[in-house]
This record gives sequence, C-alpha cells and structure tokens, in this order.
Amino acid sequence: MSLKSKVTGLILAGGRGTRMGRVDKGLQPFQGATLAAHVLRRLAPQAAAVVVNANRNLPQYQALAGVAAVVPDAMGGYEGPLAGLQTGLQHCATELLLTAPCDSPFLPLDLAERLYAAMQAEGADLAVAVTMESDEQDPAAAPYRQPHPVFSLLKADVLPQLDAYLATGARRMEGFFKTLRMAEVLFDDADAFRNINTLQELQRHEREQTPASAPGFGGDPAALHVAEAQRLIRERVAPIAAIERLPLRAALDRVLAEDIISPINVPAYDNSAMDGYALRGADLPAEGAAPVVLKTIGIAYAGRPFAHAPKVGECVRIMTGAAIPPGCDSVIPQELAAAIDGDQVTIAHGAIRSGANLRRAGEDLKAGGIAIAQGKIIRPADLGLVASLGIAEVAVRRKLRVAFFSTGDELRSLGECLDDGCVYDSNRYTLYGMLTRLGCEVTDMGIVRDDPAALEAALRDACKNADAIITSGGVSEGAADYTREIMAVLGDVDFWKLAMRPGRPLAFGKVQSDGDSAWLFGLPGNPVAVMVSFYMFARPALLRMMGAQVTQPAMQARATEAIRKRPGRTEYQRGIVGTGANGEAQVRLTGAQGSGILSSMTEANCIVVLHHEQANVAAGQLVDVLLFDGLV
Ligand SMILES: Nc1nc2c(c(=O)[nH]1)N[C@H]1C(S)=C(S)[C@@H](COP(=O)(O)OP(=O)(O)OC[C@H]3O[C@@H](n4cnc5c(N)ncnc54)[C@H](O)[C@@H]3O)O[C@H]1N2
Ligand code: MOO
Ligand SMILES: [Mg+2]
Repeated sequence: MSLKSKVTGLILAGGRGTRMGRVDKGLQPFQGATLAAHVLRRLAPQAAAVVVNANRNLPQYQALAGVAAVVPDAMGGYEGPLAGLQTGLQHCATELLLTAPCDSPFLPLDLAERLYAAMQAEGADLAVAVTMESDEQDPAAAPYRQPHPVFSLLKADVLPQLDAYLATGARRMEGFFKTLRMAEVLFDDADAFRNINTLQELQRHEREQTPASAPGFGGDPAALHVAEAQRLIRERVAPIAAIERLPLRAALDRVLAEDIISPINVPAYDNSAMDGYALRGADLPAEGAAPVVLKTIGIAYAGRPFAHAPKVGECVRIMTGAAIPPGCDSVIPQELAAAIDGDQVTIAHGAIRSGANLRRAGEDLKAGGIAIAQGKIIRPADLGLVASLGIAEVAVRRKLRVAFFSTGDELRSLGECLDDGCVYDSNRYTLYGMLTRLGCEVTDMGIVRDDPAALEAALRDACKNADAIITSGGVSEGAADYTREIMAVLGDVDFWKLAMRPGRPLAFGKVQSDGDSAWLFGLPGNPVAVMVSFYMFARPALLRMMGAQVTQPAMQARATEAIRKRPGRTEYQRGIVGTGANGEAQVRLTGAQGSGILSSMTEANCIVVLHHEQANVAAGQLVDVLLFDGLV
C-alpha cells in the first residue's frame, strides 16, 4: 500500500487573517493562482485526498480543482489551528492526516514521506517539521531549532485525545503535541516553510522572480522546476552500504568507501629538490661580503644518506630526493655555484636564500591526516598517492547494480528486421554506455512490449537484483503507455511533468516486489530526452547511491549566435564548445534540437544550459555549458 493512499491532506485556511487586514489569506492571488491553490498543488501529490478547513468563502475553496471537501471548524468561533485540526481529523478517512497552512506556497514535496519515515522509526503518533533558523537581529548567535507544528503528520486515531485536550480550554498546538509521542524531522530547506503573513510580504513575493524551489509558473503551472525534482530525488536516495576491499589497481574508477589515512609523512624525511650541494644557511655570504668557499665532505644519494653533519665552512654534495644531511638546511643547485673546483664550491651572495630547495617531511601529506576522503572516484593520481603511502589494498563501495530496459511495441533489436512503423532500439545502447561509463554493473533486460503483464514481470524481476532500474519510454500520457500504471501499482512512484526541454516527463520512485525494492527512473522515450534526463536526474542520484561525490564539469562560453529561450523552463541544447580567435571559449549550437535527433548528440561536445528564468540569449553573451568530457 503506497504512503499516498494512507494520507489525507488538510489545508488550514480557517484563520481570521488578522495580520493581513482580515482578508481570507488562502484566497489571496499569488503567482497566477491563489495561495491555497499553490499549497494544494504541493499537497495533492502526497495525499489520497485533500480537505480544506475554512470558516469563510467556502464555495471559493470548493471551486479549487482537486479539493475533496471544505469543512468549517466544528467548534465555531475562530478558535485557532487546533480547532481546524480537530475538524480535519473528523473528516479524515485515512490512517494519517498531513497538515499545511494555506499561506505556505513552497512546502516540501516530500513532506509526507519524510515525516512518515520518522514516525515509523520512532514509533510516534505524530511527526513535526523542524528547521534551523538564525536570529536576524543577531546573525552571530548560534542557529536554533524552530518547530513548525502546522506542518505535521498525525495518526487519525489521536482525535479522542484532541477532543479531551480542547475540552480543558487549552488551544495551543504545541501544548497538545506534547501530550503525544512526537517525532521531529529536521528539514534543511527552511525556505520551504516560509509563510506569507502580510499583504506587503505577498506583494514582495509577487515581484520576486519565481524562486528555484517553486514550480515553473512561466510555462505550464503544473510543471516542476528542474532543481526541485533534483532535490527531491537527492533527498530520497542514499549510498549503498556494502563495501569490498580490493588490491590497489583493481580500485581504479571505483568509489572510495573509507578515508585513506596517511600512515606516514610524505615525504618521510627532509630531502633535496635539486642536484647540488647541501649546506648550512648560516654559511651563506651576507650582502656585500665576499663569496664563500665551502669544502665538500661527502655525497648524499637518493636512497643512500650521508650521516655526518658538516661543520662551519663545509657542505655535502647531494642528489635530488636524497635525505638532507644533519645540520644542513639549504641546497644550492650546482649550476648556481660561482665555481666548483674539486671539493671546493664557491658561492656568491644572493645565489640562494637560506632554506631553499628543500622538500620538507610531511609537506605533501602528514602522518595521521586524511590523504583522500571517502566518496572520491579513484583516478590515476589517487592510485599513485595511495601507493606513495605504502597502502596495497583499499575499501571501495560495491558496484551499483542497475537494470535497464526499453519499452515500446515499435522497437526492434539489432539483427531483427525493421518492420513498417518500427524503429531500432537505440536507447538501450545509449543507456548501456552511460551506465557503464558511470561505473555501474549493468543488466540489459532487452525490450519490453507495451503489455501490462510483461511490464509488471520485468519490473518485478529487476527488483530482485538491482539497486536501480532505468526504463525508457511510456512515461508520457499516450494510449499505450502502460508503464505508468504498472509502476504505480508496484510502488510509490511519482510522475512528473518537468519545466524543461527536452525530457519533460519523468517517473521516479521506489518499486517493490516480494520484499525486494529498487529505485526506478522512468525516462522518456525520445532518444535525446532519455540522455538529457539521465544526465540531469539519474546520474547525480546514481552517483549518490554509489557513495560518490557528485560533480559536473561546467564552464562558461560565449554564444556565437543568438539563442531563443522562453523563461519558465530549463532548456538543454546541444552545443560545440571551442576556442574563438581571441582565445576565449565560445559555443555554437548543433542546429536542429528536436528530442528525437540523436545525431545532434554525437555532433555535440557539450550541453548548453539555459536556466529556468533565463530569456533569449544575444550573440556574444556568456552561457553555462556542461562538458561531455567528465559528464559522459
Ligand atoms: N500529449 C502529450 N504528448 C506528449 C507529451 C506531453 O506532454 N503531452 N510529451 C512529449 C515528450 S516531451 C516526450 S519526451 C514523449 C515521451 O514519451 P514516452 O516516454 O511515453 O515515450 P514513448 O511514447 O514510448 O516514445 C516516444 C518516442 O521515442 C521513441 N522511442 C521510445 N523508445 C525508444 C528506444 N528505445 N529507441 C529509440 N526510440 C525510442 C518512440 O518510438 C517515440 O517516437 O512524449 C511526448 N508526447
Ligand atoms: O522533452 Mo521530450 O522529452 O521533448 O522529447
Ligand atoms: Mg508515449
């Protein structure tokens, strides 16, 4: 049973709006809709039904598409949010009630899920959102925990306790919550809980640009901002726990699972950076003094130290990498000596500074320090560094297991005859390439026909062994797109329309079968869309599951031509970045940008990122670019 089906959403809109001049807060216009409509849009995906608690303008609330019921306080008399909660619980047909105030248009899209997880973990009756806030008057003060009792998830069966509490005359939410077993959930995005209290605040927000956390109102009001979808995915997935120990070379391109702590200083001893003479800095001639002549008393080779300390007026011939003899603190490269005659070395003032040309013990790495932090993908330099510490074996995360398949009756595999109306399956090849380059252990499950039973069997099968499943096709709303239906049956899967191009539809969630589960990324079928969606959503999530740090190879380049762009969605266009005549980075587009035109991807060496709020780009303007090298 999905979480969503257990939850009733309650929008608390029953207040007097005292701080807003007694207007009905929820009905105030905000970014093309009302405040309550924004709250509804963010609650609806998290609940089986949404109920509004309002004491005025009931028909206006009822007119909001998707509202199951509008209910006034049972106790009457504007007694505050606890009275609204009582009414909500009375009308809650599910096991759980999720509350949000009508003036919080940015509430988190994973509110129910995160509150529920804490409730389960702590065996609580209710879970409340908490954020860390800082004192605006005193920014230097330590941040404090701010609970948000109006953002809570409660068991519906606490109603008798609430009735009894209200009967005592008490009205404070916090007071009532203290009588229950309460879990607190810390959200790191305090902005998501912002509410709008005054008309001035409302107007200020209206004027501000659509924030990154809000849906893409510039285009389709229901479309989700790319950053919001990325955040939702990032917050849900976690690194796999399994670790394996590998001989150093086998760890190349794997994710380091434990910090590498340096057992030694590197270098282990002070040594020479030059071939020359090791000497005592005190012997160097002062300004205006005559050159000094030092007598060579021995030779220090790399690996064969010279153990005697030179006395005043003496030096030691030394090779690069050799340990600095005792008593010496400087090295003069032999070519900087004024003269060398047998064992006599003449040095003029100013040839070197005292302390020059020494590589100090521990200057590269200190014993006991972190040489490489866990989460790093091991590259050639890391192999070398680990070897320099004398470490022969490293702990890496086990490879992430990713199963993938294509969906569609029109698809044909290589070697098959291309019937009328059919296309060769290319997505499985791009997916194979992208996943393999990322370092995943892949399972190619082939093509799955547009048939509900076949899809269900494939998804169940994939759950058994895979950490993640990637599918392509069938996530839009076509008549043969059964994928959505089956995905929803097998788990908590959200279907998003994203404010982006290409890659508008995306399914993400957890599918389960017989106790096994896997994260599902249902990518769109169009061949460019599948790649862009993979890079923007699946790649960062898979890296996180792999326990790896997520980086994107980004730069800026000047557009050689004007680019049309409508604000309100993120666009990813294929580009070719290079160096212009003036030595500056510049980028041009690869022509046709249709999401079926795969040749535009092979031609390109980068993706030009045109951000959500960005409008038309003029020729010569700087744009953000994601380089394929490092990304792919
Ligand atoms: N009424 C609407 N229609 C569509 C919308 C929309 O919002 N409203 N979105 C469009 C966008 S954008 C995309 S992207 C596609 C995504 O659709 P699906 O994920 O359902 O994918 P399919 O319908 O199965 O296929 C789309 C397209 O891609 C070709 N395809 C699919 N799989 C492969 C493959 N493995 N190899 C090569 N080509 C593949 C398929 O033949 C179709 O041409 O929906 C739009 N429609
Ligand atoms: O955005 Mo669709 O993903 O254009 O092809
Ligand atoms: Mg389709």
